[in-house]
Amino acid sequence: MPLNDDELQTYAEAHTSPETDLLRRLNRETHVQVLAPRMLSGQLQGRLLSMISHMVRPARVLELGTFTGYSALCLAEGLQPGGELHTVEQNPEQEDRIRRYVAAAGLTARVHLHIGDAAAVVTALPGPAWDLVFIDADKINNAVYYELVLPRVRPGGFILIDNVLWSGKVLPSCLLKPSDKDAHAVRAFNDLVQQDSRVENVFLPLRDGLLLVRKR
Ligand SMILES: C[S@@+](CC[C@H](N)C(=O)[O-])C[C@H]1O[C@@H](n2cnc3c(N)ncnc32)[C@H](O)[C@@H]1O
Repeated sequence: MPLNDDELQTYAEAHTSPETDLLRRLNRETHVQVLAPRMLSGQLQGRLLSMISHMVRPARVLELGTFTGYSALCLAEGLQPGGELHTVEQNPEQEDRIRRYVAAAGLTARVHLHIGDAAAVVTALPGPAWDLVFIDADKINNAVYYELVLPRVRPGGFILIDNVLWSGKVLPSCLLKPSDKDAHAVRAFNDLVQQDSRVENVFLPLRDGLLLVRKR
């Protein structure tokens, strides 16, 4: 019997822990009030980010691309006592909403929001190595962020990269127009990681594709 993608997604969500009330509220508010709400990770990927964070028990998490703060709150769930998460968003229109939800989660002292360009902020951020990094900003710069961040990830630490399927456009059967620069960049980035002897990687075809990378 052929699998129906929508039915599969619904079944997976129905057998995954529900969002907290706060995350459900943020998810709903984002869908009602914000442009392009499908950028938000959502229940299934959000619970996976939380699960990974609980497995890693990070002291230092970095996120590039906060949007409305949904994935930041999920990644913060597994922080060690005293641990902190830094998240970077270039769109100042999101600042108030992010800060409001971080406060509602009781995380103001541990989640640090930086409004600015991801590459500039990461370059300027001091501090010890990252345990866990989530790259989810402008996809055309995935390789730039990866190369900036990898030297500052601790050996054995993790980088997660979102949207590596790019709606299936990375697949060899998909003929890309030369003008589809994002799709070409995501394809090239996936190939770069696959050939990178500094890391181990697993490509999860979950949602729009999540690439898990472990620094050797
Ligand atoms: C896919 S959304 C992030 C979704 C969020 N991580 C989540 O899962 O709910 C990408 C975000 O990256 C931000 N962004 C794009 N380019 C950026 C840059 N150069 N520096 C920082 N943020 C950027 C966008 O404004 C957008 O809010």
